[in-house]
Amino acid sequence: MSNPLLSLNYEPAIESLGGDYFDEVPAADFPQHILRFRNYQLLLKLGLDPAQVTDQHFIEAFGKFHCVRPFLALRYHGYQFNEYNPNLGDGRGFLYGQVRGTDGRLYDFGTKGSGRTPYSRHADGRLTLKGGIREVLAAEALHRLGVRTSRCFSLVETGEALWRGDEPSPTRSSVMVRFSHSHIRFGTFERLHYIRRPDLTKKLLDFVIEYYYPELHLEASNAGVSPAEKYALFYADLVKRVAELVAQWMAAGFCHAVLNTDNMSITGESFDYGPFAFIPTYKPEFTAAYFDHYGLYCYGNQPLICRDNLEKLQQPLAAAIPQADMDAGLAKFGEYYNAAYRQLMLNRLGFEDLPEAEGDELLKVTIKMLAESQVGYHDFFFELRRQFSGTWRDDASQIFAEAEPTDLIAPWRQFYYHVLQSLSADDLDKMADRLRRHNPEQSLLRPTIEAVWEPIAIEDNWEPFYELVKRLQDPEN
Ligand SMILES: Nc1ncnc2c1ncn2[C@@H]1O[C@H](COP(=O)(O)OP(=O)(O)OP(=O)(O)O)[C@@H](O)[C@H]1O
Ligand SMILES: [Mg+2]
Repeated sequence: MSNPLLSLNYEPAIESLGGDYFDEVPAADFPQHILRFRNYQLLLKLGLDPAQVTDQHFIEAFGKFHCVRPFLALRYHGYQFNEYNPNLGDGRGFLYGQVRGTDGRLYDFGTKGSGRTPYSRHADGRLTLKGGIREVLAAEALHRLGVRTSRCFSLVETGEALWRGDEPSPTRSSVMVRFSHSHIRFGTFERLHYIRRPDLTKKLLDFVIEYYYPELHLEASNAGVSPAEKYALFYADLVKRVAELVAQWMAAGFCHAVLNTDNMSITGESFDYGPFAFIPTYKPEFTAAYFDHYGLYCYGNQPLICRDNLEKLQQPLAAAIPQADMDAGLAKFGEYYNAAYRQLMLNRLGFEDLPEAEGDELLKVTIKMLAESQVGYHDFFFELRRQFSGTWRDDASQIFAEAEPTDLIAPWRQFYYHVLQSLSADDLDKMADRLRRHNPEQSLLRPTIEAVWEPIAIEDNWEPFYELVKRLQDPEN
């Protein structure tokens, strides 16, 4: 039986741009190939029947790297902790191929841990098994929380011993395949500016708009929009997408940890989950990466940092877009961010919408209560879902009746009660459903990840990991 993963319709999209944007590279030969994770939901998204795709098919395509197209290590630079780094690029990965989902969108299979490339510098081109597991889990948790994110398609353990400063070593190795709506980064454009190639910038912009901003592409080709206008509209749309993405992280309580411009996608999708963490409690200064000594990429800084990264991107895009247009585009960041964050937080609190002043006040008292009480961020929203009852509208003392009647919860309780007064019985029913959709039961705090890693590390027991993935993926969870 032929391998359905190799028989997909691979489109040479980036390949067709020519060799200025990538280097063709080989995949590493691994001593072992054990399939540890395959993403059932993504097979469906590709129109594949999971029953027809065997583990051996996965290993052939995404462990042994039987290929359909050449493997492309993409070239990029980036600002890392505000320092410009021209020595980047896919140093442990490549673009395996590009395929359409059943939604008509173009997706990349991008590898991580597949061997050395011209951009590996002194490093080994590998991914630790624990690193692979963490990225699988982060993406599935974020997806369930409604964050626009890349996801992992497969994870294969590869039987090598790796040495890492941040894991007890030797540690086990893996290779991951990521399913992403483009691996083109802000840093991809930064490199083109650095090598002074405005022609390549425009060519790549046309490509990005055609494949990842199809509505804009269509509008521009039909309505005779000038190229400069088209590029300006693209930047304005990107600002909106990034503002919405960071609002999604903030509402989810997610700290990405390494918001360098090489980790920012030009499609506004979230990816690269290294030292990330979900916040245990609401604390803006919470910092996830041990090497982020000054808390630059702390939880509360994320909106500012993303805005700043969009501003940094103006330098390369100035090859195609008038500065005034980019300024006008970026000026809307705050408005987009606030609107998206407000909407997502109201959803987590059970509401579709509220009158402006009331909604703003509810958000304010909620954040104040979360910050001052230091109650678990995840726990608060899950308990709201679990304990919510229509009787809350009739009797304020029923609201979180089990909670200690502390000074901290009392003002929140009073205001929540006040908001419930304007709702009908039907509204209250809908609230219960909304709370379920927006506040999953399963969280992904660090101890949860450690609790599934430990049995793997100690006795190669993968059951707790599979159970956790199942719960994270369950829309009813
Ligand atoms: N073990 C390694 N071997 C070779 N290159 C590496 C290794 N680890 C990181 N790099 C390179 O260092 C840079 C920054 O790494 P970072 O961790 O942000 O990216 P990554 O996680 O490898 O890839 P991605 O951004 O696609 O998730 C990238 O150019 C990456 O390829
Ligand atoms: Mg990266």
